[in-house]
Amino acid sequence: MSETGDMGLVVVGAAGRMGQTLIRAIHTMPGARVAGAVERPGSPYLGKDAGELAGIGIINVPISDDPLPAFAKADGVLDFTAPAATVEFAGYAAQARIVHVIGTTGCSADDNAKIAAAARHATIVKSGNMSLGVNLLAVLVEQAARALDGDDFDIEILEMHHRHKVDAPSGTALLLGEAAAAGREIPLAGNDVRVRDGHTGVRKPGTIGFATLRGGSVVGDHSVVLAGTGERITLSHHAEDRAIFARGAVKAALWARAKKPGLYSMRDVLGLS
Ligand SMILES: NC(=O)C1=CN([C@@H]2O[C@H](COP(=O)(O)OP(=O)(O)OC[C@H]3O[C@@H](n4cnc5c(N)ncnc54)[C@H](OP(=O)(O)O)[C@@H]3O)[C@@H](O)[C@H]2O)C=CC1
Ligand SMILES: O=C(O)C1=N[C@H](C(=O)O)C[C@H](O)C1
Repeated sequence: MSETGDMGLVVVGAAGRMGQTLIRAIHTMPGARVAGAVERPGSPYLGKDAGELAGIGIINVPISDDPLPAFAKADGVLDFTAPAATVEFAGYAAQARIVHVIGTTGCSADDNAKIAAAARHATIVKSGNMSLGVNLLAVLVEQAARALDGDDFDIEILEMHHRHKVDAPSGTALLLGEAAAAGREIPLAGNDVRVRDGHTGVRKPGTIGFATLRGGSVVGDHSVVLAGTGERITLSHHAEDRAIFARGAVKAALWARAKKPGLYSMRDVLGLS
Protein backbone atom coordinates (compact mmCIF):
# COMPACT_ATOMS: atom_id res chain seq x y z
CA MET A 1 0.00 0.00 0.00
CA SER A 2 1.10 3.53 -0.73
CA GLU A 3 2.65 5.67 1.99
CA THR A 4 1.81 8.88 0.10
CA GLY A 5 -1.84 8.17 -0.74
CA ASP A 6 -0.86 7.93 -4.40
CA MET A 7 -1.77 4.63 -6.06
CA GLY A 8 1.35 2.44 -6.33
CA LEU A 9 1.45 0.82 -9.77
CA VAL A 10 3.69 -1.97 -11.04
CA VAL A 11 4.41 -1.89 -14.77
CA VAL A 12 4.98 -5.38 -16.17
CA GLY A 13 6.75 -5.50 -19.53
CA ALA A 14 8.38 -2.23 -18.42
CA ALA A 15 11.00 -2.24 -21.18
CA GLY A 16 8.47 -2.68 -24.01
CA ARG A 17 6.97 0.01 -26.26
CA MET A 18 3.91 0.38 -24.02
CA GLY A 19 5.85 -0.34 -20.80
CA GLN A 20 8.10 2.68 -21.29
CA THR A 21 5.13 4.84 -22.32
CA LEU A 22 3.31 3.77 -19.14
CA ILE A 23 6.27 4.73 -16.93
CA ARG A 24 6.25 8.21 -18.52
CA ALA A 25 2.44 8.52 -18.14
CA ILE A 26 2.45 7.54 -14.45
CA HIS A 27 5.22 10.07 -13.86
CA THR A 28 3.09 12.93 -15.23
CA MET A 29 -0.35 11.97 -13.90
CA PRO A 30 -1.46 13.01 -10.42
CA GLY A 31 -2.59 10.29 -7.98
CA ALA A 32 -0.25 7.53 -9.15
CA ARG A 33 3.40 6.52 -8.70
CA VAL A 34 5.62 3.78 -10.10
CA ALA A 35 5.85 1.08 -7.40
CA GLY A 36 7.66 -1.55 -9.44
CA ALA A 37 8.82 -2.60 -12.88
CA VAL A 38 8.99 -6.18 -14.14
CA GLU A 39 10.47 -7.92 -17.17
CA ARG A 40 10.92 -11.60 -17.95
CA PRO A 41 13.85 -13.65 -16.51
CA GLY A 42 16.88 -13.26 -18.76
CA SER A 43 15.81 -9.85 -20.07
CA PRO A 44 18.81 -7.59 -20.82
CA TYR A 45 16.96 -4.79 -18.99
CA LEU A 46 16.98 -6.43 -15.52
CA GLY A 47 18.54 -4.13 -12.91
CA LYS A 48 18.23 -1.03 -15.08
CA ASP A 49 16.25 1.92 -13.68
CA ALA A 50 12.75 1.97 -15.24
CA GLY A 51 12.63 5.78 -15.35
CA GLU A 52 16.04 6.13 -16.94
CA LEU A 53 15.09 3.54 -19.59
CA ALA A 54 11.85 5.44 -20.30
CA GLY A 55 13.77 8.71 -20.71
CA ILE A 56 12.53 10.56 -17.61
CA GLY A 57 15.64 10.16 -15.47
CA ILE A 58 16.33 7.94 -12.46
CA ILE A 59 13.23 7.13 -10.35
CA ASN A 60 14.92 4.49 -8.16
CA VAL A 61 12.78 1.64 -9.51
CA PRO A 62 15.07 -1.12 -10.84
CA ILE A 63 13.54 -3.58 -13.31
CA SER A 64 13.09 -6.97 -11.64
CA ASP A 65 12.14 -10.45 -12.88
CA ASP A 66 10.21 -11.28 -9.69
CA PRO A 67 6.58 -10.06 -9.84
CA LEU A 68 5.41 -11.44 -6.47
CA PRO A 69 7.24 -9.06 -4.07
CA ALA A 70 6.43 -6.15 -6.39
CA PHE A 71 2.70 -7.02 -6.44
CA ALA A 72 2.66 -7.53 -2.64
CA LYS A 73 3.55 -3.88 -1.98
CA ALA A 74 1.49 -2.33 -4.81
CA ASP A 75 -2.11 -1.22 -5.33
CA GLY A 76 -2.28 -2.15 -9.00
CA VAL A 77 -0.57 -3.56 -12.09
CA LEU A 78 -0.48 -2.17 -15.62
CA ASP A 79 -0.01 -5.01 -18.08
CA PHE A 80 0.70 -4.66 -21.81
CA THR A 81 2.74 -7.82 -22.37
CA ALA A 82 1.69 -11.10 -24.02
CA PRO A 83 -1.26 -13.48 -23.42
CA ALA A 84 0.59 -16.21 -21.44
CA ALA A 85 2.27 -13.60 -19.22
CA THR A 86 -1.03 -11.76 -18.66
CA VAL A 87 -2.80 -14.94 -17.51
CA GLU A 88 0.02 -15.55 -15.00
CA PHE A 89 -0.06 -11.93 -13.78
CA ALA A 90 -3.86 -12.09 -13.36
CA GLY A 91 -3.37 -15.02 -10.95
CA TYR A 92 -0.80 -13.05 -8.93
CA ALA A 93 -3.04 -9.94 -8.89
CA ALA A 94 -5.87 -12.12 -7.55
CA GLN A 95 -3.59 -13.49 -4.80
CA ALA A 96 -2.59 -9.93 -3.85
CA ARG A 97 -6.21 -8.72 -4.28
CA ILE A 98 -5.17 -5.67 -6.28
CA VAL A 99 -6.16 -3.88 -9.49
CA HIS A 100 -5.00 -5.39 -12.79
CA VAL A 101 -5.33 -3.26 -15.93
CA ILE A 102 -4.91 -5.46 -19.01
CA GLY A 103 -4.14 -3.99 -22.42
CA THR A 104 -2.60 -7.17 -23.83
CA THR A 105 -4.32 -8.33 -27.02
CA GLY A 106 -4.44 -11.70 -28.80
CA CYS A 107 -5.82 -13.61 -25.79
CA SER A 108 -7.55 -16.92 -26.61
CA ALA A 109 -10.95 -17.97 -25.23
CA ASP A 110 -9.09 -20.14 -22.70
CA ASP A 111 -6.90 -17.18 -21.63
CA ASN A 112 -10.01 -15.02 -21.23
CA ALA A 113 -11.70 -17.69 -19.10
CA LYS A 114 -8.66 -17.75 -16.77
CA ILE A 115 -8.65 -13.95 -16.57
CA ALA A 116 -12.38 -13.97 -15.74
CA ALA A 117 -11.68 -16.51 -12.96
CA ALA A 118 -8.94 -14.26 -11.54
CA ALA A 119 -11.45 -11.39 -11.51
CA ARG A 120 -13.23 -13.11 -8.60
CA HIS A 121 -10.45 -11.65 -6.40
CA ALA A 122 -8.69 -9.04 -8.53
CA THR A 123 -10.32 -5.88 -9.88
CA ILE A 124 -9.58 -6.26 -13.58
CA VAL A 125 -10.08 -3.69 -16.34
CA LYS A 126 -9.43 -5.29 -19.74
CA SER A 127 -9.75 -3.63 -23.12
CA GLY A 128 -8.28 -4.03 -26.59
CA ASN A 129 -7.93 -0.27 -26.65
CA MET A 130 -7.56 2.10 -23.68
CA SER A 131 -8.07 5.36 -25.60
CA LEU A 132 -11.09 7.60 -25.16
CA GLY A 133 -11.40 8.02 -28.94
CA VAL A 134 -11.69 4.32 -29.79
CA ASN A 135 -14.17 3.64 -27.00
CA LEU A 136 -16.35 6.50 -28.22
CA LEU A 137 -15.96 5.17 -31.77
CA ALA A 138 -17.26 1.79 -30.56
CA VAL A 139 -20.43 3.47 -29.27
CA LEU A 140 -20.91 5.20 -32.65
CA VAL A 141 -20.30 1.94 -34.53
CA GLU A 142 -22.91 0.17 -32.42
CA GLN A 143 -25.44 2.94 -33.16
CA ALA A 144 -24.68 2.93 -36.90
CA ALA A 145 -24.90 -0.86 -37.14
CA ARG A 146 -28.25 -0.77 -35.35
CA ALA A 147 -29.62 1.99 -37.59
CA LEU A 148 -28.50 0.46 -40.91
CA ASP A 149 -30.06 -2.85 -41.87
CA GLY A 150 -27.73 -5.83 -42.36
CA ASP A 151 -29.32 -6.70 -45.72
CA ASP A 152 -28.58 -3.20 -47.06
CA PHE A 153 -25.26 -2.27 -45.43
CA ASP A 154 -22.18 -4.52 -45.25
CA ILE A 155 -19.73 -3.95 -42.39
CA GLU A 156 -15.98 -4.20 -43.01
CA ILE A 157 -13.30 -3.37 -40.42
CA LEU A 158 -9.88 -2.29 -41.64
CA GLU A 159 -6.82 -1.88 -39.42
CA MET A 160 -3.15 -0.99 -39.88
CA HIS A 161 -0.34 -1.31 -37.32
CA HIS A 162 3.47 -1.16 -37.15
CA ARG A 163 5.62 -4.03 -38.43
CA HIS A 164 6.33 -5.38 -34.91
CA LYS A 165 2.73 -6.29 -34.06
CA VAL A 166 2.27 -10.05 -33.56
CA ASP A 167 -1.52 -10.58 -33.37
CA ALA A 168 -4.29 -10.11 -35.94
CA PRO A 169 -6.95 -8.86 -36.20
CA SER A 170 -5.99 -6.22 -33.62
CA GLY A 171 -7.73 -6.15 -30.26
CA THR A 172 -9.31 -2.87 -31.32
CA ALA A 173 -10.65 -4.33 -34.57
CA LEU A 174 -12.26 -7.15 -32.57
CA LEU A 175 -13.67 -4.64 -30.04
CA LEU A 176 -15.20 -2.67 -32.93
CA GLY A 177 -16.49 -5.92 -34.45
CA GLU A 178 -18.16 -6.77 -31.13
CA ALA A 179 -19.76 -3.29 -31.10
CA ALA A 180 -21.07 -3.75 -34.66
CA ALA A 181 -22.39 -7.21 -33.78
CA ALA A 182 -24.12 -5.82 -30.65
CA GLY A 183 -25.78 -3.17 -32.83
CA ARG A 184 -27.01 -5.91 -35.17
CA GLU A 185 -28.04 -8.09 -32.17
CA ILE A 186 -25.95 -11.03 -33.41
CA PRO A 187 -22.88 -12.74 -31.91
CA LEU A 188 -19.59 -11.81 -33.59
CA ALA A 189 -18.41 -15.43 -33.39
CA GLY A 190 -19.77 -17.24 -36.44
CA ASN A 191 -20.61 -14.00 -38.27
CA ASP A 192 -17.01 -12.80 -38.65
CA VAL A 193 -14.93 -13.19 -41.82
CA ARG A 194 -11.29 -12.76 -40.81
CA VAL A 195 -9.53 -13.73 -44.05
CA ARG A 196 -10.39 -13.77 -47.76
CA ASP A 197 -8.23 -15.51 -50.33
CA GLY A 198 -8.90 -17.15 -53.70
CA HIS A 199 -12.40 -17.80 -55.05
CA THR A 200 -14.45 -16.74 -52.02
CA GLY A 201 -17.87 -16.53 -53.66
CA VAL A 202 -20.13 -13.52 -53.13
CA ARG A 203 -20.29 -11.77 -49.80
CA LYS A 204 -22.61 -13.45 -47.29
CA PRO A 205 -25.21 -10.89 -46.06
CA GLY A 206 -24.91 -9.86 -42.40
CA THR A 207 -21.29 -10.91 -41.97
CA ILE A 208 -18.64 -8.62 -40.44
CA GLY A 209 -15.38 -8.62 -42.40
CA PHE A 210 -11.84 -7.85 -41.21
CA ALA A 211 -8.78 -6.72 -43.16
CA THR A 212 -5.30 -6.40 -41.65
CA LEU A 213 -2.36 -4.29 -42.81
CA ARG A 214 1.11 -4.29 -41.19
CA GLY A 215 4.03 -1.99 -41.87
CA GLY A 216 6.41 0.71 -40.70
CA SER A 217 5.78 2.56 -37.46
CA VAL A 218 1.98 3.04 -37.61
CA VAL A 219 0.74 3.36 -34.00
CA GLY A 220 -2.80 2.19 -34.83
CA ASP A 221 -5.36 3.05 -37.53
CA HIS A 222 -8.89 1.63 -37.55
CA SER A 223 -11.81 2.19 -39.91
CA VAL A 224 -15.27 0.70 -39.88
CA VAL A 225 -16.93 0.87 -43.30
CA LEU A 226 -20.70 0.48 -43.66
CA ALA A 227 -21.11 -0.10 -47.38
CA GLY A 228 -24.54 0.17 -48.98
CA THR A 229 -25.69 0.36 -52.59
CA GLY A 230 -24.68 3.79 -53.86
CA GLU A 231 -23.34 5.13 -50.53
CA ARG A 232 -20.75 4.33 -47.90
CA ILE A 233 -20.15 5.54 -44.34
CA THR A 234 -16.66 5.31 -42.81
CA LEU A 235 -16.03 5.78 -39.09
CA SER A 236 -12.31 6.04 -38.27
CA HIS A 237 -9.76 6.52 -35.50
CA HIS A 238 -6.08 7.27 -35.95
CA ALA A 239 -3.78 6.86 -32.95
CA GLU A 240 -0.81 9.24 -33.28
CA ASP A 241 0.92 8.56 -29.95
CA ARG A 242 0.95 5.56 -27.57
CA ALA A 243 0.48 8.07 -24.72
CA ILE A 244 -3.30 7.93 -25.37
CA PHE A 245 -3.34 4.23 -24.38
CA ALA A 246 -1.05 4.77 -21.39
CA ARG A 247 -3.07 7.68 -19.99
CA GLY A 248 -6.23 5.58 -20.41
CA ALA A 249 -4.61 2.69 -18.52
CA VAL A 250 -3.60 4.91 -15.57
CA LYS A 251 -7.08 6.43 -15.54
CA ALA A 252 -8.54 2.90 -15.48
CA ALA A 253 -6.34 1.92 -12.51
CA LEU A 254 -7.34 5.02 -10.51
CA TRP A 255 -11.03 4.32 -11.30
CA ALA A 256 -10.75 0.63 -10.38
CA ARG A 257 -9.12 1.31 -7.00
CA ALA A 258 -12.55 2.09 -5.52
CA LYS A 259 -14.33 -0.82 -7.21
CA LYS A 260 -15.10 -4.34 -6.01
CA PRO A 261 -13.31 -7.31 -7.63
CA GLY A 262 -14.75 -8.09 -11.07
CA LEU A 263 -14.08 -7.81 -14.78
CA TYR A 264 -14.63 -4.31 -16.14
CA SER A 265 -14.16 -2.69 -19.55
CA MET A 266 -12.84 0.69 -20.61
CA ARG A 267 -16.41 1.64 -21.50
CA ASP A 268 -17.23 1.19 -17.78
CA VAL A 269 -14.28 3.41 -16.82
CA LEU A 270 -15.30 6.15 -19.27
CA GLY A 271 -19.01 5.97 -18.43
CA LEU A 272 -19.88 4.92 -22.00
CA SER A 273 -21.58 1.60 -21.14
N1 LIG B 1 -5.18 -2.11 -25.16
C1 LIG B 1 -4.45 -1.10 -25.67
O1 LIG B 1 -4.83 0.08 -25.62
C2 LIG B 1 -3.12 -1.40 -26.29
C3 LIG B 1 -2.68 -2.70 -26.32
N2 LIG B 1 -1.44 -3.01 -26.78
C4 LIG B 1 -1.03 -4.39 -26.64
O2 LIG B 1 -0.04 -4.46 -25.63
C5 LIG B 1 0.83 -5.56 -25.88
C6 LIG B 1 2.27 -5.10 -25.86
O3 LIG B 1 2.51 -4.23 -26.94
P1 LIG B 1 3.95 -3.52 -27.13
O4 LIG B 1 4.28 -2.70 -25.95
O5 LIG B 1 3.90 -2.88 -28.47
O6 LIG B 1 4.89 -4.83 -27.20
P2 LIG B 1 6.42 -4.96 -26.76
O7 LIG B 1 6.88 -6.27 -27.32
O8 LIG B 1 7.18 -3.72 -27.11
O9 LIG B 1 6.35 -5.04 -25.15
C7 LIG B 1 5.94 -6.18 -24.42
C8 LIG B 1 6.90 -6.31 -23.26
O10 LIG B 1 6.41 -7.32 -22.37
C9 LIG B 1 7.52 -8.15 -22.06
N3 LIG B 1 7.09 -9.46 -21.59
C10 LIG B 1 6.64 -10.51 -22.30
N4 LIG B 1 6.42 -11.57 -21.50
C11 LIG B 1 6.75 -11.17 -20.25
C12 LIG B 1 6.76 -11.83 -18.98
N5 LIG B 1 6.39 -13.10 -18.84
N6 LIG B 1 7.18 -11.14 -17.91
C13 LIG B 1 7.56 -9.85 -18.03
N7 LIG B 1 7.60 -9.18 -19.20
C14 LIG B 1 7.19 -9.84 -20.30
C15 LIG B 1 8.31 -8.22 -23.35
O11 LIG B 1 9.60 -8.73 -23.13
P3 LIG B 1 10.33 -9.55 -24.32
O12 LIG B 1 10.61 -8.55 -25.39
O13 LIG B 1 11.57 -10.09 -23.65
O14 LIG B 1 9.39 -10.63 -24.76
C16 LIG B 1 8.30 -6.76 -23.75
O15 LIG B 1 9.29 -6.00 -23.09
C17 LIG B 1 0.36 -6.16 -27.21
O16 LIG B 1 -0.53 -7.23 -26.94
C18 LIG B 1 -0.40 -5.01 -27.86
O17 LIG B 1 -1.35 -5.42 -28.80
C19 LIG B 1 -0.60 -2.06 -27.26
C20 LIG B 1 -1.00 -0.74 -27.29
C21 LIG B 1 -2.29 -0.32 -26.80
O1 LIG C 1 0.01 -3.59 -30.79
C1 LIG C 1 -0.26 -2.37 -30.82
O2 LIG C 1 0.60 -1.51 -31.05
C2 LIG C 1 -1.64 -1.97 -30.51
N1 LIG C 1 -2.46 -2.88 -30.08
C3 LIG C 1 -3.80 -2.70 -29.71
C4 LIG C 1 -4.69 -3.53 -30.61
O3 LIG C 1 -4.37 -4.70 -30.86
O4 LIG C 1 -5.73 -3.03 -31.06
C5 LIG C 1 -4.22 -1.27 -29.57
C6 LIG C 1 -3.53 -0.30 -30.49
O5 LIG C 1 -4.18 -0.29 -31.71
C7 LIG C 1 -2.03 -0.55 -30.63
